[in-house]
Amino acid sequence: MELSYQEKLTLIKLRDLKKAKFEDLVKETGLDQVAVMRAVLWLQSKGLAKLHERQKRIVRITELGRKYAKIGLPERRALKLLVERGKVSLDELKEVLSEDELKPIVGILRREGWANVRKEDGKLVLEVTEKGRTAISEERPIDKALKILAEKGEVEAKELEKLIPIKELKSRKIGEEDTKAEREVEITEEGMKLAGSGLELKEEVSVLTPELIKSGEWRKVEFKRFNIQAPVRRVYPGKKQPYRVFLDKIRRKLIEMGFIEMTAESLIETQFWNFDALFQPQNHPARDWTDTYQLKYPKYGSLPDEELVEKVRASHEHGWTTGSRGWGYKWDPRMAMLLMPRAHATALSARQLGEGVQIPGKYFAIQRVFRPDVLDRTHLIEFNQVDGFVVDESLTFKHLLGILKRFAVEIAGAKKVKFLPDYYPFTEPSVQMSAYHEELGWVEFGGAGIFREEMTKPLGIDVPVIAWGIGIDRLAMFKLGIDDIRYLFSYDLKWLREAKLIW
Ligand SMILES: N[C@@H](Cc1ccccc1)C(=O)O
Repeated sequence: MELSYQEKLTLIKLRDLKKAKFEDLVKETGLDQVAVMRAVLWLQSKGLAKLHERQKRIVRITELGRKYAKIGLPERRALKLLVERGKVSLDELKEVLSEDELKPIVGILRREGWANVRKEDGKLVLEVTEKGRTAISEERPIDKALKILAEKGEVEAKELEKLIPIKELKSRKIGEEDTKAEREVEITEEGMKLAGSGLELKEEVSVLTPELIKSGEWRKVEFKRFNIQAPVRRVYPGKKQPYRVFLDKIRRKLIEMGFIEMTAESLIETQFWNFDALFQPQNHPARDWTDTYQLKYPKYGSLPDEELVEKVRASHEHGWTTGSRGWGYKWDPRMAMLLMPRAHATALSARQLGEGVQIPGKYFAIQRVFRPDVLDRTHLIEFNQVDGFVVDESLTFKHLLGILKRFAVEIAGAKKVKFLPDYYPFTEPSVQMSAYHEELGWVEFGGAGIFREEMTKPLGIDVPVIAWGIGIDRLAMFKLGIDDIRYLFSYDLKWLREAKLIW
């Protein structure tokens, strides 16, 4: 039979002890408790030892008990004073008793028969009795019990019950009762046989160190065996937030498709870039095509260079040189300066076009956007959009539909794509696209169109720009297998640890 070093050592000790309290066995082996318990359980499973367990009642000394053990029980202190002085007043007892101890003392002394109580000049006076005089050198059961308790701290109830009812120790608040498991280990006959046949006790090594290898010592030592099938605790190493993983994956796809990423330093935008540069008229219902938030402080940001602002103003007011009549109103720069949390990622496309682009060129942005809504399992007030555009001399509406289709297939894993006419102030024509997903059915995917000249020309672009915006959070829900959109930002540790992205 194969035994570990610990098992052998425990068995050898048991051979001498036959039967031992677990604590004693621990002491004998010099190992730690856990190691001995493990060894005993193994020995038991091999039929070499038996572990007996029983619950025993114990009494443990209290704080007060410890104090009394040191300075004496109150009645003992009172008796000492009585014997010294023959008779004492209640007031005099205060020399040796606390306020609390004073109250019940007369009752206790009388019950013990150690004192007589009289009234002298309207005051209570205690006088020592014969019994009291002899009691001073005698030990009552409670004194003995207290002594034992103070010595051991914890005593089996059975042992104390021989002296005094436990109830009494409890009511005097010097001891409290509890139960404790008592373990005893006994060697079996088979264990005796094996232990008798001489066990070779060789220390086992559980870690192979460079020293062991260098010295060649590894040849001689015995290695501890590991059970590699034993279940282990799961570890959760740090990792990216699941939704972040999803967004990074989309970013990667787009970069692989040759798109250049547009980024923004801030979530805050001027209305100029969110609306005006996109040819959305001020004070016009089109401005409300989506509700937006406003920044309270600071309220205003700054506009880009004057020349560009002038062109945007001209485009709004009368169409500038685009041939359009514009919106026909007086454009207000103050309104364009108002700050707001970005309401769509298309604001980044406008900024990029204003800064200048490669022609031909492809650009995208993954942007957190904000719109007031009622939170529920499919609506958030902040979510993410993937926006992008392609600029090229020869682009037509057909190219746009082709690119969008490829997108829906590559990014959303859609099988079919559907286009419906739509309206956006900044595109003409405009479409709304839906993608057919096997599990989700038709999913509204986003909007797209060809940017209007009234928008692109003031930004300095003279070639067609096809653009789109995709809401990707519903797709994220699907890929992450969740049915509540709020989970995308959840702190639920279990979800964060276990969420898997199915791509
Ligand atoms: N910005 C639009 C989508 C869009 C982008 C680009 C062109 C057309 C439409 C939205 O948030 O819904």
